[in-house]
Formats: sequence, structure tokens, C-alpha cells
Amino acid sequence: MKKINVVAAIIQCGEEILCVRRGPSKFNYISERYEFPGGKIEVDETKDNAIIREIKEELHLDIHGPTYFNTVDHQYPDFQITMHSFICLIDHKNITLTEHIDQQWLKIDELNNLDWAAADIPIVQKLQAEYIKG
Ligand SMILES: Nc1nc2c([nH]c(=O)n2[C@H]2C[C@H](O)[C@@H](COP(=O)(O)OP(=O)(O)OP(=O)(O)O)O2)c(=O)[nH]1
Repeated sequence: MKKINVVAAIIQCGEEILCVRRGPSKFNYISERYEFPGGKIEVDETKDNAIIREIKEELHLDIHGPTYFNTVDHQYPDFQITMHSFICLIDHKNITLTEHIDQQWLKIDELNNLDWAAADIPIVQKLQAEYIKG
């Protein structure tokens, strides 16, 4: 089974978090689902550099000092994913979608309203658990 290593950015502006929607995919279980922007880690690349590169490519946004949040291992029908997420704070919402088909800026307690890729659900749950704890 193919294994992929992915980084994903939880981009936070004030109280809101950026959620982006993938376009159509040959895999129906990720097609048009919401996710956190990011992508595959390249050979010999650090996770930090991968997230900075992916966010620049996908959103034309520069992020500084991503902070590690969690790692999710998830088995999809056709591949296994290990996804490392990072919190990235920004002070404006000026982004350009180059690959995704929608963006939504939601408060943590609104994140459930979206149809997430399954691998993202543990990230959403951890964000909500920590938010409730304060
Ligand atoms: N970026 C990202 N990918 C996710 C998330 N959740 C999730 O299941 N995935 C899956 C979807 C894809 O199969 C894979 C990441 O692929 P990608 O297409 O975003 O990565 P990439 O830009 O480096 O890939 P490529 O098009 O260059 O091949 O991980 C998520 O929150 N963010």
C-alpha cells in the first residue's frame, strides 16, 4: 500500500481558521472535501520547509514560525497518509487560491459544519477539545 507524508497548515487569523476545499479527485473519499492547505513533503525537505513552500505555492501566502500541532495516521482505501499539522498565525486574510475551489474562515466551534477529508477529523476534534478547555 502506498504511503504518503503530508504537512497541513492550520492558518489562524484572529478567531478564525482557514478551511479550503479540494477540487474533484479520482478518489471520491477526498474529492471536493475540505482540508487544511498543505501537501506532500519532498525528499530531503524538513516539515517546516515543506509547509512554508506549500502555503506559498497554494495560497501565495508567506508564513513564519509554524508551530507543531499534531500528527494523524489515516488509512484511506488506496493509500496510507501520515499528516503533520502546524498552527500558523497570520494578521490578514489576503490569500489567492491556486488549487482549491473554495475557502471558508470559520471559528473553531463552526468547523463541524464542513465535509472534511477523513484524515482531518482528528485535527478538528483536537482543536475543538483544546478550545473548550480554554
Ligand atoms: N494538503 C492536504 N492533503 C490532505 C489533507 N487531508 C488529506 O486527507 N489529504 C490528502 C489528500 C491528498 O491525497 C494528500 C496530499 O496531496 P496534495 O495533492 O495536497 O499534495 P501535493 O500538492 O504535494 O501533491 P501533488 O499534487 O504535487 O501530487 O493528502 C489535508 O488536510 N491537507
